[in-house]
Amino acid sequence: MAQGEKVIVCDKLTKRFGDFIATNEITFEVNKGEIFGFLGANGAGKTTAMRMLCGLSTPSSGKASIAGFDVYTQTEQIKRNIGYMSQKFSLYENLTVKENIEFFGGIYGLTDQQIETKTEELLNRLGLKSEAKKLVGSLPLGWKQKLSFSVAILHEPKIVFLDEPTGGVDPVTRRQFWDLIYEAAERGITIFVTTHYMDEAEYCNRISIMVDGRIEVLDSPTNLKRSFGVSSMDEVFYQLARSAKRGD
Ligand SMILES: Nc1ncnc2c1ncn2[C@@H]1O[C@H](COP(=O)(O)OP(=O)(O)OP(=O)(O)O)[C@@H](O)[C@H]1O
Repeated sequence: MAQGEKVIVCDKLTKRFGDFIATNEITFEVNKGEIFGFLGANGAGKTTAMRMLCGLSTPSSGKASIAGFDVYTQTEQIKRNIGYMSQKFSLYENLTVKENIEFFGGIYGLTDQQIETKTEELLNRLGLKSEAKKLVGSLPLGWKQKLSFSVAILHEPKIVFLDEPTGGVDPVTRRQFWDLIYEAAERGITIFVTTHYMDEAEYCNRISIMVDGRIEVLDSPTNLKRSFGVSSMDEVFYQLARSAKRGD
């Protein structure tokens, strides 16, 4: 693939629910292999936007293409080219680690041979070889999150969407999760991540911050801190969120 290729292109993408505009003319592009943070206070419109980008919800107006596919007419192709991990992650607690990997490999249409190779690779990379036969339900939360992310990219999608992937774990565990994200991005997988944690925001190449349905700012964490004249992303976020009308 060409360097500088845009894998997400979004132009005035909008979603209305009746008179209410949940996502209001959002416009941005994300490059191949980029780690893009999608931030905003509660109710800002992130989930609504992400559902449109994943081909799960039809926009009211505007344009978007994901991995070159149109969000109105090519949703099946979009789903085949993305990975998705939600806050609740989709692993089966009553299956073992190995069985979960095999299950998702099957869902994604990998051959038995590919599944075997991937399972071996993944167990080694995660250091979970001795836990392969343990039930996922018995693993600590941080491990479940890492496994869930690894499973979401098992089929080497062009883009992986992560919806608050590290809820409920400490900063050190989050940092370990991010090592996996960096590895995936280096392999050319584009990462689109929502988070409420500002340490995570700092790890992104660029972030956008939504306020009341609109993207208010979009830049690298360093540039945002500089332009707001503050030393942490917390302060940038706070200054923007203060003006929000929606949310808690
Ligand atoms: N199906 C729907 N019908 C009507 N309103 C909706 C619907 N889905 C979302 N909304 C509203 O759209 C706004 C944006 O919601 P959304 O879930 O996208 O926000 P968010 O940024 O993801 O928030 P959070 O961080 O709390 O998940 C909210 O005010 C929500 O109540």
